[in-house]
Parts: sequence; structure tokens; C-alpha cells
Amino acid sequence: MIGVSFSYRTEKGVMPVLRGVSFDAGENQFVSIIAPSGTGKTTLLKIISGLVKPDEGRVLLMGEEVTGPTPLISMIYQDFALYPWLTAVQNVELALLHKRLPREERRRRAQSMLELVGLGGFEDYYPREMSGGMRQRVAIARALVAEPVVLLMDEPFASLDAITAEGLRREVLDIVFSRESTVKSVIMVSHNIEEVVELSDKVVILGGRPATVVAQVPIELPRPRSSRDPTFNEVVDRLYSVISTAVKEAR
Ligand SMILES: Nc1ncnc2c1ncn2[C@@H]1O[C@H](COP(=O)(O)OP(=O)(O)OP(=O)(O)O)[C@@H](O)[C@H]1O
Repeated sequence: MIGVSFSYRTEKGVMPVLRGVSFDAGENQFVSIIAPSGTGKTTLLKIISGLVKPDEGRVLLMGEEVTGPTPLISMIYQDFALYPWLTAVQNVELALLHKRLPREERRRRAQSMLELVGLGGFEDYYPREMSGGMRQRVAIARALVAEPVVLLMDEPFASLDAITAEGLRREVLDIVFSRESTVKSVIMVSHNIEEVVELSDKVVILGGRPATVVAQVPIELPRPRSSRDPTFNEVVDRLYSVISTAVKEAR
């Protein structure tokens, strides 16, 4: 559960960014956050992950307050954030260093996560030898191997070409909610309304300055979802109109 307010303090003064932003991400729920650029989505993810402290309010994870970075919350970034001088398996192993496991066990867990994301056989590839889609799969494996309860994703498909993004989107739910994954909730920031409808159980719309939650919209389409389905497009159109009305009113 999240309920926070936050301002940046710079030499230019105090800039309120989030005001009373509050929502829940339940068990087995995929929640998307959608908002105009500069509204504070990335700031909100930093607060949820414990990297930034809210001025007011708190983030509760299974009833416990998040007071700093925790292995229970993993993050995936738009630009993958892999170390170029490490191989795929070494990048994934990095997320296990805090666990003080024997080296072989670390390697075994990293390898099995790479298999889960479809990269079995590519363990020794360096990021530069992989496509964007493969790099993002490594980042997903690295996020999952830490055994998080919550997975945060900051525009995870935005750097991928359309076809690669479509393929990875189709698989991502099966991967993050698979038996091998410990993830219970996913919170994704996205600008892409079709993507949000394809993946989400709930959409949280932020708007205004400072940003507040202007609407929360459940997406109740059966899965698997296809953008070629007319009811899918009706939901997309409805969400577009909710977003434009709500964001306009919040200005
Ligand atoms: N470290 C910082 N110091 C001061 N102001 C900041 C800092 N980081 C972000 N901001 C400001 O806070 C506001 C929210 O930024 P944030 O990056 O969270 O928005 P966003 O919704 O993720 O944007 P985008 O969609 O463009 O990525 C912006 O006006 C930005 O200029």
C-alpha cells in the first residue's frame, strides 16, 4: 500500500511533486501508473523502492513500512542498466551478492533465471552482443533472481522496437507470475495506453502539479488479451477518454 507526498528541494526552492498519492497493489496484481511527462512517476517508483524518503506518508509492504532499499523490491529500467563489462550470467549474479551464497549456487540460480526468461545458452554473452530485447530479458532475470515480492518497472518496453516489445510483453506476465518467481505484485510506469491495457489489472492515473491520483481504472478483460480484439480497443478508447478528462481537470 502506498500513500505519500513528496517535494524536491533545490537551490531554486521547494518543488512539490506528489501530494497524497495513494493506491494499493494486491496479490497477483499488475498495476500500471500512467501520467503526463514530468508528473513524478519515476520519483514515485524511487519512493516505493525505498531509494527516496517521502515527506509525508509511507509505503507498506505486507504491512511493514519500507524505510530503505530492500531485496524484497526489485526494479527494471527502460535502459536495462546492465554492466557492459559483465556477461549475462554475471549481470544476473550481481543481484545475489548480498545473499552470501556459495559461488556455484549463485551461478546455478542465475542460470536458471536466464532459462526462465528464454536466454538459456546465452549465459556468456556480453550486453553488446545481445539485442535490446535480450538485454531487457537479462534485466528481468536479474530482478527476479533476488526473490522480490514486488517488481517495479519504469517504462520497460520503451527502448525496444515495436516487434520486440510486442513479443516480450506477451511473455512478461507468464515470466513474472510463474512458479519459479516470488513476485506477488508488479507496478509498471508506462506512457503506452495499449500496453497498459494489455498487461494491467488496474491503472492508476496521476495528474496535476503536484500530482495526485486523478483516477483508478480496473481493467477486467479476460486474458490472454489481444489488440486485435474489438473489446480490447473499446477499453483502450475508454481509458484514453478517462485519462484526457481526468488529467485536464487536474491542471
Ligand atoms: N533530483 C531532482 N531534483 C529536483 N527536481 C527533480 C529531480 N528529479 C526530478 N525532478 C523534477 O520532479 C518532477 C517529476 O520528475 P519525474 O522524473 O519523477 O517525472 P516523470 O513523470 O517520471 O517524467 P517522465 O515521464 O518525463 O520520465 C519533474 O518536474 C522534474 O523536473
